Amino acid sequence: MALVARVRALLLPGSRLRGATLGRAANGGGAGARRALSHRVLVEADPAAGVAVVKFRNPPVNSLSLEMLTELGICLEKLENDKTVRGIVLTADRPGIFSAGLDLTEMCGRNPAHYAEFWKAVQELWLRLYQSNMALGAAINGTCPAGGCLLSLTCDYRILADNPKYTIGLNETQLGIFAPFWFKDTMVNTIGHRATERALQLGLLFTPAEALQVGLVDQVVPEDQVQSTALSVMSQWLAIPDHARQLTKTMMRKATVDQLLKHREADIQNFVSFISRDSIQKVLQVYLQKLRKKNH
Ligand SMILES: CCCCCCCCC/C=C/C(=O)SCCNC(=O)CCNC(=O)[C@H](O)C(C)(C)COP(=O)(O)OP(=O)(O)OC[C@H]1O[C@@H](n2cnc3c(N)ncnc32)[C@H](O)[C@@H]1OP(=O)(O)O
Repeated sequence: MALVARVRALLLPGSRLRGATLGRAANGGGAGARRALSHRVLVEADPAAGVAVVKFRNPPVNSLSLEMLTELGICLEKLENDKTVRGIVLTADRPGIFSAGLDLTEMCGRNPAHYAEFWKAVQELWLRLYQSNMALGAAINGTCPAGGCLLSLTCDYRILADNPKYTIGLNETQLGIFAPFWFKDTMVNTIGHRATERALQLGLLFTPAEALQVGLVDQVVPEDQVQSTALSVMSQWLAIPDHARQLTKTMMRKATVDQLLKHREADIQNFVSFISRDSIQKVLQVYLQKLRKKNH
């Protein structure tokens, strides 16, 4: 079975995301909150508030594997088609790591067809998030490098937990790779050209105080208030009539989206040829081994 079909089948039957009913939330969520489970993504929807909290739970580090990208994309698609949901907050199910970014094992020791499939999935998730009609917020309750940072940058606002261990940024150059143009554009649209150039060339991971100063996040709050703050900020975004907010969002983001749409195939080919280079494979393997050595 194709991956998308397999993941669709995995989404829990009976959830609101698929059909009619969902059980009451065991915890969190307001009155009437409903909870749906899939393997790697947990959704807590509160129809009264018009908000769904989408929680990553892909242990150990919420990396964006092909499965995770696909599952997240399907969850978001279902939420977009759910008339009771107008806003989504992205967060990690367990605090500590928002997302370790793209899954490095998807980019190491595989074949070109796999690299192409993986990169297409990364593009698709970005396109879905960056063009979403929903109001999107990120409740960043953990460390947030590279692809994790990109996820948060697709949102309309970011709330970061005040913990110096929770750094955020596009650190690709530190790995010996680089952020493609649409990662760069997403950051430029958030913090401006000069700050992005510095952040990308140096592969900076910002502490919460630094991230706030440069505008990478909108608010830094105590760790136990990240989700509640993200939800209360969401109510401000949802107080604006949807059509007016959506038209404005499209106006602001269209040029950036169009760039990727125009160069989508070339971007996949560039990724495949770059990541397949022996020198890049070596660099990634050394980086992965270093991460693994810590634990063995
Ligand atoms: C178009 C033009 C061309 C474009 C050119 C190409 C563009 C590519 C763009 C790339 C974007 C990316 O997101 S690249 C990904 C960048 N990500 C990172 O640099 C983060 C790396 N990870 C970390 O720093 C840390 O793991 C961190 C997240 C802080 C958590 O630290 P902890 O101490 O809690 O956990 P660790 O012990 O380190 O990790 C637990 C296990 O998870 C694994 N792990 C950690 N991060 C992982 C990851 N991203 N992918 C896979 N596996 C990972 C470790 O190897 C461990 O494996 P075991 O020991 O076996 O259990």
